[in-house]
Amino acid sequence: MVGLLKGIAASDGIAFAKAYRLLEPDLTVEKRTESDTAAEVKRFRAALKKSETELEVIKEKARRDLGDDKAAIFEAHLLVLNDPELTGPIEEKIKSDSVNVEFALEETANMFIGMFEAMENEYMKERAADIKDVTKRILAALLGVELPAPALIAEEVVVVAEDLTPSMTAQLNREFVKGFTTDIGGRTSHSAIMARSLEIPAVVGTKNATSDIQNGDLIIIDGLQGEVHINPTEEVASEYKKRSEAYQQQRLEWAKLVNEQTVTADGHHVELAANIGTHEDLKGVKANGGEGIGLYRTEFLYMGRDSLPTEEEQFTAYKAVLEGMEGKPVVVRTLDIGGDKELPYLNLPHEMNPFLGFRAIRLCLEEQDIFRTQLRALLRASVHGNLKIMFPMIATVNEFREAKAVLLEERAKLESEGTAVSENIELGIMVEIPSTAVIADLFAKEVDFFSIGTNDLIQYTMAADRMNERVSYLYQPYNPSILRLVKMVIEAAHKEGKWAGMCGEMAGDELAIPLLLGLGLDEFSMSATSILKARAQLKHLSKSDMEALAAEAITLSTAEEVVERVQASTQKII
Ligand SMILES: C=C(OP(=O)(O)O)C(=O)O
Ligand SMILES: [Mg+2]
Repeated sequence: MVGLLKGIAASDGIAFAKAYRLLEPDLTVEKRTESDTAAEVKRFRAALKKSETELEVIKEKARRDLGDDKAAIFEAHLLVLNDPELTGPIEEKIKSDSVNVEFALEETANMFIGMFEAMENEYMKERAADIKDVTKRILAALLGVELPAPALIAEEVVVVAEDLTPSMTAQLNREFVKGFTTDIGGRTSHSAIMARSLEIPAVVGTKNATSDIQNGDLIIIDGLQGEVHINPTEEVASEYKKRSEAYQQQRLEWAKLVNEQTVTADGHHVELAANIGTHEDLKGVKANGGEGIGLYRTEFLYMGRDSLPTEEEQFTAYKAVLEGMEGKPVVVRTLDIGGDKELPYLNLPHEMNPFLGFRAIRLCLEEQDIFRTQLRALLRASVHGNLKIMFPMIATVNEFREAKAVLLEERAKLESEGTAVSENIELGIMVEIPSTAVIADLFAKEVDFFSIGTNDLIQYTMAADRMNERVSYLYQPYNPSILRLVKMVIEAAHKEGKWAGMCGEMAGDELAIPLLLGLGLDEFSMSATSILKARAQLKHLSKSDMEALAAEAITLSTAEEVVERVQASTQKII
């Protein structure tokens, strides 16, 4: 079909390629009585063989493209697949109960998964996750359906999915994946954030991408306007060729600012930092002239694997970032798992409201082994650069005090062991829960800095799930309520001589930047790919004019009025 889908512009740029549907197939199993059990056992063995061949291919590809540690997952899957302790009981069940192989497989696997998950042993919990994955693969082979294998994509495509989990996004090969579009999700869902750091144009929340787009359709992703064209006409395609060239031209202009400081028209300096997920993102930070790292989301170190990273692995990653930034500030956020960032191997119980649940600092204060390992790795790495540590999802002053006490204990232990730790590590918090913004004046007496996490602050203030496109109209960074909270936080910091940054996506938003400058924000941390555009914009803004604009904006009644006011007094960037 020829068509146009409208969604949320999630990552700048324009992409042209064939569609690749990345969908989880239906693996529902029915119970059947089978008299020819020998035939069922034969089907089972054939499915095992097919799965083994697939896993070997994926493992090799992962080893080549992603490294040995990522390939280790598939090695573990192969071990499970060939484990007679699993396959034996399945064949037994087929014969003794005269049932179909799919049913015997699912029942037996569920029994083992339940047993391993109940054990208080990390290793066994990981095995449960492996069995789940392997069972899916064998079932797909039995039911004759394909499992998506994003790591195996080897031609230029636009990925079409219902949603992309952050771990699936991490597997996308940038060489071939030219863009993506999803049915659900918002601009601040983590797959959208990762698309920006991978510089892959993306449109999310189109509602109908998977129903309207077939494999092989020619797709244009317009990540600037939030449009997806399906099998476009010649005219539309040639119009987009022009727009894409103009956009590339614009980027070349911005690139000239790569080594410049960020100074406003009236001579005020602000810091433009980058948000990163792994040390591999540093290339992008350098190429885009980042003045520091304002948010290192360490949870990605814990993803795409089936066990926790060791202290040594973490130390190596943190050291690489600190050294790579050559003394520029690096704000590392401690583990913020939960919400849409899941870690299957922790086997946390399913929650009704994961964004309001057991996540981030709440989990770290409870599962202190995980937290202490990370803090030790950070403290050891601190001597290799300019480290600042930040705790996520702080809701109360006591949580901050408790987390700080754990950090100080680990510091004391390391020092008594003779390990060097930097004397100048600033300690700050994310302000992403309204309770914390409201008493920012009290927090400011105890922390060294704030970084405002508007992705969550907006969802919690407006009670609008950041992932849900049906309530995305409530996701309003320019709402005066949000602007007032931001103002309170910045003023509270300044009153105590502390600095305030922002690492939510709002910090890189063209319409928000004038207001944030006017509200006095010191550091703007954003996807690296937004930095040069923001620098170009800030060069033309005067801080004193923006102060007047912000003072007026917080008195307006609606987000729409604020947007109108900003548009009337500033120039559009693209
Ligand atoms: C930066 C933030 O954290 P994350 O997007 O990782 O939740 C935020 O909430 O604004
Ligand atoms: Mg957050």
